[in-house]
Amino acid sequence: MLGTGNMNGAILAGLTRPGSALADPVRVTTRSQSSADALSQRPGVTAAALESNPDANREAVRGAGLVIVGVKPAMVPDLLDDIAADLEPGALVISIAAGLETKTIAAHLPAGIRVVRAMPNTPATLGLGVTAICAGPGADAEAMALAHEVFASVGQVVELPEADIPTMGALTGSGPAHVYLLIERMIEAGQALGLDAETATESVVQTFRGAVEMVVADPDAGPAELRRRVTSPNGTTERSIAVLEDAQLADLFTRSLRANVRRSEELAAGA
Ligand SMILES: NC(=O)C1=CN([C@@H]2O[C@H](COP(=O)(O)OP(=O)(O)OC[C@H]3O[C@@H](n4cnc5c(N)ncnc54)[C@H](OP(=O)(O)O)[C@@H]3O)[C@@H](O)[C@H]2O)C=CC1
Ligand SMILES: O=C(O)[C@@H]1CCC=N1
Repeated sequence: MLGTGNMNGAILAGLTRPGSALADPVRVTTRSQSSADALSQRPGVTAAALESNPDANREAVRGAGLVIVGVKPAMVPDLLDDIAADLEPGALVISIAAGLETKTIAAHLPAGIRVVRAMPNTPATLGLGVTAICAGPGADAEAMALAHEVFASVGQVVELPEADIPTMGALTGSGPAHVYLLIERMIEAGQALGLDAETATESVVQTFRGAVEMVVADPDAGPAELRRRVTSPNGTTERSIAVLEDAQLADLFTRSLRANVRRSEELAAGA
């Protein structure tokens, strides 16, 4: 794993969590030595920092069949140029960078290197992630099966055409941030109506958790029916839902995801 911060770090945490069988040793790199020191505490993980060893990325990929690139999108091309000559022939390179298209990634790699683009999310850390994957240049069935296997060990995997990856970035990659924002705003609203911070926080978090678990436990009902069961005719929920629907929530979410996808397109263009 090259660049092991919030996202690659979450994948690493998911792969090395108690009970998950990580068969192969993992080499990870970071910019700072302090980040590498923290990561090297994990079983089966060897961490190296560019700060202490400028060759860390090149050394990490030597002999590796799978390389997951997790630095910021703008840094990916330079990183790929740096490691290109040291990659194993036929290695699989998975980029998790937002925006960066597989043709751009492949342009910085030698022929014969197999490229997959992935859009994971941070709940991977608990094995509850969703990762969208798409095949890039050279990605044969074996490469896709390997990518599938890695991300399936930290959650669900959806295989999609590359054109859908930016939308998945908005919906699931960024999705946890959208959920946290809703949690934050509901806590603030509870406090505005007089609850103390601790009561509001614990109650809202448990409400999200319980509501999500019910959707998971009863897929036949689905969220609309579960909402109906809470919303008594002429009751209290009807009033609060009416206020929320007045805000054109569906339109708001569509505009929010579109803004996200537009930024992905800018990143693809190197902006
Ligand atoms: N965060 C998320 O939820 C998601 C992120 N992504 C994608 O993941 C990628 C990483 O994002 P995120 O994890 O949030 O970013 P972070 O800033 O948290 O992590 C970046 C990591 O890269 C390291 N780093 C910086 N320069 C180098 C280098 N030259 N060689 C090796 N390592 C280096 C940093 O080291 P140090 O720790 O020392 O600073 C850090 O560990 C991005 O491309 C993003 O688009 C995709 C889906 C979700
Ligand atoms: O905000 C970002 O650019 C990254 C990609 C998806 C989630 N975090």
